[in-house]
Amino acid sequence: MSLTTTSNLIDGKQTAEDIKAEIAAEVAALKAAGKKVPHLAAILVGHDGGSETYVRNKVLACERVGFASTLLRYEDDITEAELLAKVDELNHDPEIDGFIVQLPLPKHIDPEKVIEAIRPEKDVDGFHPMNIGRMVAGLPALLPATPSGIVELLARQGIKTSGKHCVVIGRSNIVGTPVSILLAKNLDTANCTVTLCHSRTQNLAEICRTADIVVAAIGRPEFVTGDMVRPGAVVIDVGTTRVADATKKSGYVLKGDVNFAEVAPLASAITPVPGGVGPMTIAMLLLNTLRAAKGEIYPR
Ligand SMILES: NC(=O)C1=CN([C@@H]2O[C@H](COP(=O)(O)OP(=O)(O)OC[C@H]3O[C@@H](n4cnc5c(N)ncnc54)[C@H](OP(=O)(O)O)[C@@H]3O)[C@@H](O)[C@H]2O)C=CC1
Ligand SMILES: Nc1nc(=O)c2c([nH]1)NC[C@@H]1CN(c3ccc(C(=O)N[C@@H](CCC(=O)O)C(=O)O)cc3)C=[N+]21
Ligand SMILES: [Mg+2]
Repeated sequence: MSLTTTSNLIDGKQTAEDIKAEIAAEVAALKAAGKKVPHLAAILVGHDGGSETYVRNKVLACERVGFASTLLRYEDDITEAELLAKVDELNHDPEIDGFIVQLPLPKHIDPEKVIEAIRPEKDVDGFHPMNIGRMVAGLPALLPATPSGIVELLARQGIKTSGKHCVVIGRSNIVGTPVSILLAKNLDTANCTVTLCHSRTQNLAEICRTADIVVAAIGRPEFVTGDMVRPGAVVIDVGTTRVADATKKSGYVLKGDVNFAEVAPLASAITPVPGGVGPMTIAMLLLNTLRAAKGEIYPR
C-alpha cells in the first residue's frame, strides 16, 4: 500500500471557498464604508428536487459572504405572463442588484422569453443575449457562471491552457457553447484550440483521445470512459445527474458525466462530482452579483 498523499483531484470545493472568502472581504469593506451590501434574488418555479438543492445552496452561499438574498417561489401553474411580471418587478427594484430564474421552467413557459426579459445589468447568470454577445465580442460582460468557473478553476490550479487542445462535449447555451468560446479567447487563462462536440459528432471517442483537456457537459452519467481519455489529460466533469440508489438515505447518488473509476487513474488532473465544478458555479454567481452591485460591467 502506498503512503503517498499526492492526488490528481482538483478541489473545486476548496477553490470556491477561497473565492467566497475574497468576496466576503469585499462585502465587509462595503459595509465598513456604509454602503449597501449586494442583494441576489432567485426565482424558483415548481418543486424539482435538483433545482431546490441548487437554489438552497445559492441562498446559503449568499449568507456566507454577507450578501442579502431573496428566494421567490411559485407553483408550476404560474403563467408566463405572471412570471414575466415578476421579472419586471425585480428589474425595477433598486434593492435587488442581480437575480436568476432557475431552469428548467415548466413546459408552458418559454425560457428564452424569460431570459430576454431580464435587464442585462441584473442578469447574474450571464444568459441574456446581450451578455452572451458581449462575451463573444470580448467586451466586458456578466459571464455565465459554470463556464467562467471552469476557466477560473483551471487557472487557480495552475493548469496551463495556452495552445492546448480542449475537447468540449455538449453544446448547450448555458455550459458547452459558452465554455468553448471562453476557452478559445486570447486570454492568459485560455488560449486553447477548442473542438466542440455534440450528439451528431462522428468519431467522438477518437476526437476525445486527442484532447489535452476534456470538458464533459452532457448530462449522461459516466458517459466518458477510460478508452476516450489520453493518459495525462485534464478532465473537467460538469455533469450532475441524480441516479436512484436505494442504499442512500437521500434515495439517490449524484453522478458526473465521467466514469471516474476508469478515468481518474489516467488523468493528470480531474474534478470530482460532487465537489468539482458545482461549487465553482455558485462562487462565480456570487462574483457576478458583486460586479453587478458595483456597476463594474454596466456603469450606473
Ligand atoms: N455543475 C454545474 O454547475 C452544472 C452542471 N450542469 C450539468 O451538466 C450537464 C449538462 O447540462 P446542460 O448543458 O444544461 O445539458 P443539455 O441537456 O442542455 O445539453 C446536453 C448536450 O450534450 C449533448 N449530448 C447528448 N448526448 C450526447 C452524446 N451521446 N454524445 C455527444 N453529445 C451528447 C447534446 O447534444 P445535442 O445538442 O446534439 O442535443 C447537448 O448539446 C447536466 O448533467 C447538468 O445537470 C449544468 C449546469 C451547471
Ligand atoms: N438559471 C440557472 N442557473 C444555473 O446556474 C443553473 C440552472 N438555472 N439550472 C440548473 C443548473 C445546474 N446548476 C448547478 C449548480 C450548482 C451545483 C452544485 O453545487 N453541485 C454540488 C452538489 C450539490 C448536490 O448535492 O446536489 C457539487 O457538485 O458539489 C450543481 C449544479 C446550476 N444550474
Ligand atoms: Mg439544460
